Amino acid sequence: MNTPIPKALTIAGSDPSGGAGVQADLKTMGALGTYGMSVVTALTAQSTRGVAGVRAVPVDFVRLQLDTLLADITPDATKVGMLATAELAEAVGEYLPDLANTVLDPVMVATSGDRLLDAEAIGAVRRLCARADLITPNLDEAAALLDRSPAASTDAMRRQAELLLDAGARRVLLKGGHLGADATDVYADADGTLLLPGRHVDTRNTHGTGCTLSAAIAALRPQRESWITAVRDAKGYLTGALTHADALGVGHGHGPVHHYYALWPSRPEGVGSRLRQAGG
Ligand SMILES: Nc1ncnc2c1ncn2[C@@H]1O[C@H](COP(=O)(O)OP(=O)(O)OP(=O)(O)O)[C@@H](O)[C@H]1O
Ligand SMILES: Cc1ncc(CO)c(N)n1
Repeated sequence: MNTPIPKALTIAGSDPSGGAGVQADLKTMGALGTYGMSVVTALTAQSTRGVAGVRAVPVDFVRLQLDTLLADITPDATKVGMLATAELAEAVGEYLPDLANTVLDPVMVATSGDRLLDAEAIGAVRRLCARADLITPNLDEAAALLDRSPAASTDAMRRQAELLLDAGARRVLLKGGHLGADATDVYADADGTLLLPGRHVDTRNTHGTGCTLSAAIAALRPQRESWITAVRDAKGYLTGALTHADALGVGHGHGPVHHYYALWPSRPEGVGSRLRQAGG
């Protein structure tokens, strides 16, 4: 019998430029061998240069998307990204206890500095943190969740990760992409904290790194024996995607990472010719 392909769901916002949000999540899930599914919480008008507008999807329609999908398909893992409003955060929170392997990326602000979550929705996202299996805040998001100033060292990151556990989170990946130039993250769970050093990639094409990382963790968790191995391998995938981001060269601002770097040969035409051969 064939081994079933893991099914991963993203509950997140749309990024028309394809580098962040639902689009990044589905690319990541496909690149990492999972069948990707999506429930859209918000539309953004966005490019690699910034966000021109945001429209939240009506809460009852997000519920209808979830109810319709989940009545048919049970995801092996779920990633939650942009939630836009307190009402959406509360509604999505009701579904989390019944979902397996949940990763919450508490998205608040885009790389460009534009807000993706209403300021008054932070309390609702804080409550959501206790319902997810893993949360993946960046430095600013951790600070907002804790109502403190952002960590400015890896020691301070360790302390804030522990404070997030004290506040009810089950597991924390505190991302240090905005701290200096070493891309070190901190992982924390009931067994302690762990530094995850990363190779820093010198590129301005970092649009969607956070989305890609949380989607990669969700995609890999059903394929790995623990959260920590899923997190490590997801970070490795992201580093590869960042390394090839300049070769992709999409857009005029902060471009996307190369989600398919390991699948495509050096030029995408190669894929086309292989498909032509396969089709006879
Ligand atoms: N230039 C870089 N080189 C290597 N890794 C990086 C780089 N920038 C970010 N990372 C890594 O990318 C992941 C996302 O980190 P970051 O702190 O940028 O999250 P984020 O702010 O949520 O992302 P986004 O910019 O998509 O909102 C982390 O694992 C971080 O270490
Ligand atoms: C839709 C969406 N979600 C998340 C982010 C954060 O990178 C973004 N820029 N856009």
